[in-house]
Amino acid sequence: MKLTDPKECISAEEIRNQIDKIDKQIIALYGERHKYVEEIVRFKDDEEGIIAHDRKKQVISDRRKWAEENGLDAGTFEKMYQILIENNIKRELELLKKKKSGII
Ligand SMILES: O=C(O)C(=O)C[C@]1(C(=O)O)C=C[C@@H](O)C=C1
Repeated sequence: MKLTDPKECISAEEIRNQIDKIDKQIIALYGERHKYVEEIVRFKDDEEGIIAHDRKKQVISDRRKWAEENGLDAGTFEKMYQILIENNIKRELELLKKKKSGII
């Protein structure tokens, strides 16, 4: 991805173009991440396994740490990952239901 250095940008429009490029790429990566989330259901058998409480805690605490290491607000990333993981749990539970009823 070719980006102009933030300090080299000469207008708000140029800055916004860089932000759009970055977000497009981030979202494409979340699309990739989601494919793995959908496949993990092949290795899970029940609701407890889907929720994976300890893993969920670890994911959130690692992302908090990574956010801080990058000069970002840990609480913001914790909230984002809480929402993401809650949605993933819902999706995984739907897929588990389908798996159990033989649909997939
Ligand atoms: O690691 C798992 O078991 C997953 O299902 C992935 C994931 C995640 O999105 O990172 C989703 C749900 C779990 O609560 C924990 C983590």
